[in-house]
Formats: sequence, C-alpha cells, structure tokens
Amino acid sequence: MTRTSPAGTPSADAFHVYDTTLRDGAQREGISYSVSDKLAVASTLDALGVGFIEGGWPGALPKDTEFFQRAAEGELELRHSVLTAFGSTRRPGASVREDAQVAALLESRAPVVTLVAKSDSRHIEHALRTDVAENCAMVADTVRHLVEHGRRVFLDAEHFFDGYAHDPDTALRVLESAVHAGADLVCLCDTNGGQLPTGLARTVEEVVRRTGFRVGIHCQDDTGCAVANTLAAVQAGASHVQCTANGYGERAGNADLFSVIGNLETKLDIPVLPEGNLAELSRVSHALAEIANLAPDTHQAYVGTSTFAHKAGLHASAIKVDPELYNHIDPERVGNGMRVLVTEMAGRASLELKAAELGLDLSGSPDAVTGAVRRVKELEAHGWSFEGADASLELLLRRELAIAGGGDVREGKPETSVGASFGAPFELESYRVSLDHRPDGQVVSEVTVKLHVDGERVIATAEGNGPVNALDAALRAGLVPRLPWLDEVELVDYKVRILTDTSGTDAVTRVLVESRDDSLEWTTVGVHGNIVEASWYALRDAFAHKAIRRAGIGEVSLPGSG
Ligand SMILES: CC(=O)SCCNC(=O)CCNC(=O)[C@H](O)C(C)(C)COP(=O)(O)OP(=O)(O)OC[C@H]1O[C@@H](n2cnc3c(N)ncnc32)[C@H](O)[C@@H]1OP(=O)(O)O
Ligand SMILES: CC(=O)C(=O)O
Repeated sequence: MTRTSPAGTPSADAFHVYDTTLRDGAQREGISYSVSDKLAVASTLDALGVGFIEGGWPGALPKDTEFFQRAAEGELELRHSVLTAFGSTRRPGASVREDAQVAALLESRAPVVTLVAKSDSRHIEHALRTDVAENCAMVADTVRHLVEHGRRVFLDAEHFFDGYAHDPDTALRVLESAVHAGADLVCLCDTNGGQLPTGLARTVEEVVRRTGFRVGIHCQDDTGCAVANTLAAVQAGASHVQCTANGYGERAGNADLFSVIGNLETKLDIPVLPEGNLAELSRVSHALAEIANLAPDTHQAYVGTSTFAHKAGLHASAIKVDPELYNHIDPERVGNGMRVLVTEMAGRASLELKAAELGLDLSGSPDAVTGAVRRVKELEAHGWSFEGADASLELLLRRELAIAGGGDVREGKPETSVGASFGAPFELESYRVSLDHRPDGQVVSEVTVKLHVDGERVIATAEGNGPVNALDAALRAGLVPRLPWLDEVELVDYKVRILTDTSGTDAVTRVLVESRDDSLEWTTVGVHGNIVEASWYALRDAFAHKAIRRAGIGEVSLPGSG
C-alpha cells in the first residue's frame, strides 16, 4: 500500500494523529513532567511522526509556559509534528483582547491553538454561570482573535456527547460559532468518558452529516472503551484523533496512542506515520513510560512485552505450524516480538519452539521433549515457575537431552536431581549457615561451604548481611580462585515469593535470581520450603548457565554431561 492520505483524500492533512500526552497525559495522577521531560517526550513523539503535539497550557502552568518558550528558542526541533498550545476561550463578559490566558496562547508562539469550550448547556449554565449566547460569543471571539493573529485553531468541544444528547441545538451552535469564526475543525470530546462505541459513532455520523464540518474525537477511558470509541468515531467520519502515550490521562486515562495507531495502520489501512516508523511503536511506548517514571504495561495492546507471548500448549502447537494462526499481526510490524512461554500449560510444541528460541535443537530427540514436558509439569506443580527463568529452563532442556543421549546426569546427587540443574562446574558436599546477633546490635550471617571442584575438596567461609548474601559470597570464595571467569557473574536482582497453594506441600519459597555478565542477563529459579535452600538452587543454576555458555553450545564437557 502506498502512503497516501486515507479515504482517497489528496491532502497530507487529511488525517490527524494528535497527541496530548503533555497536556491530558500530564493530568494523570502520579505524573509530573519537568520541562526537560516535556522536551524529551516531544522529541520522541516527533521522531515517531505524529501529526500534532499538544505541549500544554501556556499561561496556566509556569512549566508549560517555559516549555513553549524553550521550544521556540530552539530547544525543540520538530521534523514531522506541529506544536500545539492548549487553552480556554476568553472568560464570560470580558474582552478577548484583555484576557491574559488568551494572550499567553499567542505568546507561546505555537502555530496551532486548541481551545476548550463548553458545549453542554448544563455546563454553560451551572459551571460557567453564563448563557448559551455568551458562551458562543466567547468561542467566536477567541477563535477569530487567534486566527487574526495567524494561528490555526482547533476547538475541543467539552462534554459534547452528553450535551448533544441533552440539547443538540446548543451543542451544534457551539460548533458553528467556532467554524464560522475560522476554526479548522471541531473535536468532539467524551470528557467524562462515559460513552460506548455504538452510540458515540451514531452521534459522530449525525454531526458530520448535519454540519459538514471536519470532526475530531477525544475520548477519556472511564468505560474502558476509549480506543474502541476513537476507532468507531473514525469509521463514522472523524478524521482527527486525540490520544496520549500509553493512555495516560485524567482519571482512567485517554485513548492509547499506540493502540490507536496500531489499529489505524494495520486494521483500517489508514497510514498515519512516516514510512517504516510503525516498527518504532513498541520502543517509543517504553521510552515514554520511562520518562513518565511509570512501569510499562507488559500486557498493553500491540506494544506490551507479553502481548505476543504464548503460554497454552494448544496455541504453541498451532504456532509451530504457522505463527499467523495465533498472532493477529506479525509482531515485528510494531517492533514487538513473539515469545513462547513454557509452564505447566506447555505441550511438546511449546518445548520445541522454546528450545529453538534458546538455540537448542530438539528435533531429533523426541524422548528429550517428552522428558522435558513431564519434568516441567511436575516441577511447576510444586511451585517452580519457568516462564520468567529461561536460564533454568535451558538447563532443564540440556539435562533431558543428556539423559536422552544416554549421559550420566548423576540422578542420585541432590545438586543435580532437584530443579532444572545441569552443568554446574562443581559439586556441593554441604553448606552450613549461622546467624550472629552481636553485642553491638549488628546481625551478621556466616556460611561455610564444602565443594568439589576439578577433583579438589574446597572449604570456604564468608560473611554477609543475610544468609543468601553470605552463601553467594562463600560460593564465590571457594570457586573463583579455581574458576576465575565466575567472577564475571554479577547478581543483579533477587526476588522472593512465598507460595501457599502448591499441591501436596506446605508453604514454599520461590526465588528468582537475575544475573549478568558483559554480554547477557539471565534468570534462574529455585524452590524449597527453606529460603536458603531455594536460593542455593537458583545461585547454582546461575553459575551453571555461565559455565554452559562459556563451554559453548553443543560442546559442553561438564560434570553430568556424560
Ligand atoms: C476537560 C479538560 O481536561 S480541560 C483541561 C483542564 N486542565 C486544567 O484545568 C489544568 C490547568 N488549569 C489551571 O491551571 C487553572 O484551573 C486555570 C489557570 C486554568 C484557572 O485557574 P483559576 O482562575 O484559579 O480558576 P479555577 O481553576 O478555580 O476555575 C476555572 C475557571 O475557568 C472557567 N472556565 C471553565 N471552562 C472555561 C472555558 N471553556 N472558557 C472560559 N472559562 C472557562 C470556570 O468557569 C472557572 O471560572 P471562575 O473562576 O469564574 O469560577
Ligand atoms: C479536552 C479534554 O481533555 C476533554 O474534554 O476531555
């Protein structure tokens, strides 16, 4: 498909994606952008290629005034997007020329101004405490004033859908006042977010038919329908969509920019981004979450890291034949990727796909696949969880490959018979933990490990601020002098979860250990009724994974590999 304007309209301005992350997105509880943050958000959105970036409300918020000033002074160079300032119409009974808020909009030097106006007669009477005629005059005067000063004006008609249902004549009069005074378009706002798609689309279609105006849509997400409402409005004739990154916004938020763009581009065949930029969608979503200091939603449509992660065995078996059977689009189109999760819900296909993802070929080893499926299901029934611990899963798969190949995996030894376990370049004879509450109030843990490395018996002791820290230190003290490359393994994160509902057991502890070296991060898991023992399994696998990688795939010559 060529990247012309949608619906056969020749103008490049035919369809607007209008981002209001920096205004409505900033109205979300918990977000507080600095001016530098705002400049970074605007640059990122511009690089993605949205049509308009609403930078904020100059004159109302000092940070927004500064943002526009710094943008105008050259700190923001936009290649794709047009900067827009947001503000309200003049106050009732006052002159537009004397309205400080309106003056601030001009001083912002933004080429486009979006004015918010009341379009529900109840709001006009009760909130604004004026009448419809004055409200329309406020709209017309302000639009005309801005247009006379060379600005392009959009009108956000607040509470339009409730207003139109209550008093359609007034709602339409407000739109007419704006357009007759020179506004480019009227954006119908579902301000309290209470609409559902069918009714909203009916109203949009009726307004477009009755007025012939260019219509936009702005949906809050209070019914969870902001994206659906936005798309329904587009299908009913709206050609300007207001959205925010990741759906940030007042109360429940707004229509998510990334879901809307994903749907416009891939479902409605309305190209809205510069060629090639759709593949930036996931990266930009995560970058903007980072600037907002919020964790990305891992299940967010199109861009979440779990959004194309398949868990059920039946799904994996179909995906093995053709990934399109369970993916609504190729995830790479939006810069995302497919993953297969291996859990108790896995079947043979899930294991085969996951093994391939990890660089292991199980195609010639049906016994290894069967063994791995059985072992994963058994372990998960006892609290193990492999979906977040790929490194342990890889060890488990290698172990089953070794068994299928007739290798000796030392089934009898605890360090290789529990959990995933394969390829640790040492054997544990025992460890002992003590906890010392000292007279000065300090609490110190001490661990002594007895290990066998390369035929040598090694005893090492270390202290730590907790038993797991001391165990890690003691293992390193014993191992690093003999296996110096283990020193490259850095423990980055340690997560503990107490499980109370695992079948056939009392409460057990699941530990996830995240490790890294110069080239990789990997996660291992351990489960036991005792937290130190659970941590030992996870630490052992962390070291084993490093050893496996160091030895090279397919060239492992390690204890237990046969
Ligand atoms: C639907 C939306 O989300 S629109 C965006 C809303 N965003 C914000 O409100 C954030 C920024 N707001 C602010 O900083 C402040 O509210 C300001 C600077 C705009 C106004 O502050 P104040 O002058 O102290 O007024 P206050 O916030 O108490 O009330 C808003 C006033 O604007 C009036 N007003 C509301 N809508 C409009 C409108 N479309 N046109 C003109 N005036 C309006 C209200 O009637 C009220 O007037 P009053 O002071 O005579 O009662
Ligand atoms: C303008 C706007 O944010 C609203 O009506 O919800």
